[in-house]
Amino acid sequence: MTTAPHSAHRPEPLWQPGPDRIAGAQVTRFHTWAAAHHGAPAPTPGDPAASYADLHRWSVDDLPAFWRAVAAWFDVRFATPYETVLADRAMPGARWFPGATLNYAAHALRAAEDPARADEPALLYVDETHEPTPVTWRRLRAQVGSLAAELRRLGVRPGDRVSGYLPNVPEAVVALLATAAVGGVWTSCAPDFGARSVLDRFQQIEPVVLFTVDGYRYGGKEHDRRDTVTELRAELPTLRAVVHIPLLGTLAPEGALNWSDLTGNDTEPVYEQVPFDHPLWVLYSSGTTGLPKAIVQSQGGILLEHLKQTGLHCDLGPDDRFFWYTSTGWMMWNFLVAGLLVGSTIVLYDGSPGHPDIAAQWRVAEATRATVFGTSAAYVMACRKAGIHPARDLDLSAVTCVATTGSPLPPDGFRWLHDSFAESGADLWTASVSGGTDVCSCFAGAVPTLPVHIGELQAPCLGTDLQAWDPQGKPVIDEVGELVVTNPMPSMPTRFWNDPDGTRYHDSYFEMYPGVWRHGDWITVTSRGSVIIHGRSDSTLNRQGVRMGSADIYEAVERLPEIRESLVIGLELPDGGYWMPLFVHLAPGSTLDDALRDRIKRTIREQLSPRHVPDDIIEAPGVPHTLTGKRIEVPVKRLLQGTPLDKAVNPGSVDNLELLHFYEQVARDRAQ
Ligand SMILES: CC(=O)CC(=O)O
Repeated sequence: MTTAPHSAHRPEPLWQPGPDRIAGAQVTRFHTWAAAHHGAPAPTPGDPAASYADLHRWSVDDLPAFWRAVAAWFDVRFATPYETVLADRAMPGARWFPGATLNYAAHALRAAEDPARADEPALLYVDETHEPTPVTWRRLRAQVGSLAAELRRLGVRPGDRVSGYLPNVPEAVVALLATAAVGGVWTSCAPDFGARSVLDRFQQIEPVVLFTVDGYRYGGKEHDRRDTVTELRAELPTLRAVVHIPLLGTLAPEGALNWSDLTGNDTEPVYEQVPFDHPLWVLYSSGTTGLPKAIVQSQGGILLEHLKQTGLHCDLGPDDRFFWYTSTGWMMWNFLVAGLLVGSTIVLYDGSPGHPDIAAQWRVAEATRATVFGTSAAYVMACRKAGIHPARDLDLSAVTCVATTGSPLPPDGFRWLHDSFAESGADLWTASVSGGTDVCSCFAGAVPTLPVHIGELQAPCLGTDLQAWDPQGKPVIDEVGELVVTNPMPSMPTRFWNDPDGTRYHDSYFEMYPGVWRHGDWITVTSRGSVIIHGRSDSTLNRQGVRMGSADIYEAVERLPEIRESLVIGLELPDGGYWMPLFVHLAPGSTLDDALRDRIKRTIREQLSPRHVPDDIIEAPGVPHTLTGKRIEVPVKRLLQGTPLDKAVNPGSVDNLELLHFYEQVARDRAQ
């Protein structure tokens, strides 16, 4: 195991919340209240770090008390009460809130019941051409009510699957909430997914309704998807209805219903009261081989977990505008919708992150007066590389927090965000967060009362017993270990859809440490209580027995202006040797000559260690990603090991399949 590059001493934080922010944070008020009413330890006056550590300890030691307190604090409306909080804490198989019935959509639309808020925006919709368009709480509720009634009329019953092939537009939010209102099971793919990728997902769950656009606009161009929709309709025989949303202004194809006909009635929503563990949606995590995992999460589990995340961790409330750059094909879209649960306005941006230029996302934040802006770490690093000054050149005075995910935010990203806001006098909270589709949430990340240290997530989230374990299952501190969660979270999958005996679910998380969730990331939990993510452990680099995360190498190498992106692979060779090539995708105009090779090696040697220096540096035409933008390491490793392409990777899970032929060729050349 490598030791984390951070020791137990107390380094200067990059950022420290001021006393007003700490006092005003919802988690502070929750803590005081939970101590008075639910047995939480009293906060330590003047010591937010000790207070949070105590609250966190209590939240994982007494899960029933913590989750009971969360349900009460956020006034969860149980139509029938629960018998107990946690009837069985086995993983997998935990049983949460048996006896309870509720409805997720009813909670998402609560703010609409407040006459003072009904005409405020629930959604702010932005695309590449238009100014923000508001959808008020009143209108959102009416559309959901109308569509839910139409879904029932179409025969949609609790448990039926309803699918969306939709960009990040208000219609997608309406369709999700209407589906949840009738107890249906929502699922979505973004329209940049090709037919095969969508079918790999939707065919598994056999939807009865498909909401679809005719196309979308991205990067200044119109992308017509009508042929793909025709293919989807032909290949999804379980569909009873197709609903056409004319984003490009075309007429509904034969046999499809018009969106406007289904959403025009001002109907009071009727919420099906479903059991706590009733499925809310199916998300997909691209399996590296085979079909994507179809992950089922429950209405009650997501409701509680997302109330906790948005309210206590992101500190969102009715005065906030919550923007996360995402598509409907990534769980961060579902997370964004959770802003509605705490009465925040959510910002939906349907467009390219880089059109007409790299500042596009910042301009959306400016135009919508976003208070919390979430994006990918990769976008932050691209902005840094481009040398832009968003806080200086735009009015981002409403933004109090920039959050990142997708991959670990490198230290330079923390500094750049902080400094570029500080130069315009702003006090920015930079929150790097990490979790996954598998729980549709974060294991560690934002805590509004704690300092931010460069390169670190502030702390494990409440109710999440996050630990780093060594291969023997012993917790380690200040050392790299496997990310494990030793107790159940309500948003963990209730099952995988296509997995009748639960084998695939079990094997995905519980094989290495029986009964304990092993996520597949390398992390360090520091003795100061913060968390460092080092990258995926299933693509671990292991040099002479020393394990290293690939993220550390990317961070160092991609600081060099000549490197656009990189991919490092560790390969166990049949002769017992080890080969660690680094593939580099060069910036335009750069050449991989000996001087650059030397600089890459020197950078890695000096910033990481001599052990991290790759055996070979190879120029590549690009780095392949999953459809949600994560570098594909394991399939490339398989290709380099000689596995044929069709067995090494599920083609529907890759953004640019062509690139894999390059890596296949490298494998062939080496075999000669
Ligand atoms: C919260 C996350 O972990 C999101 C992601 O990276 O997929």
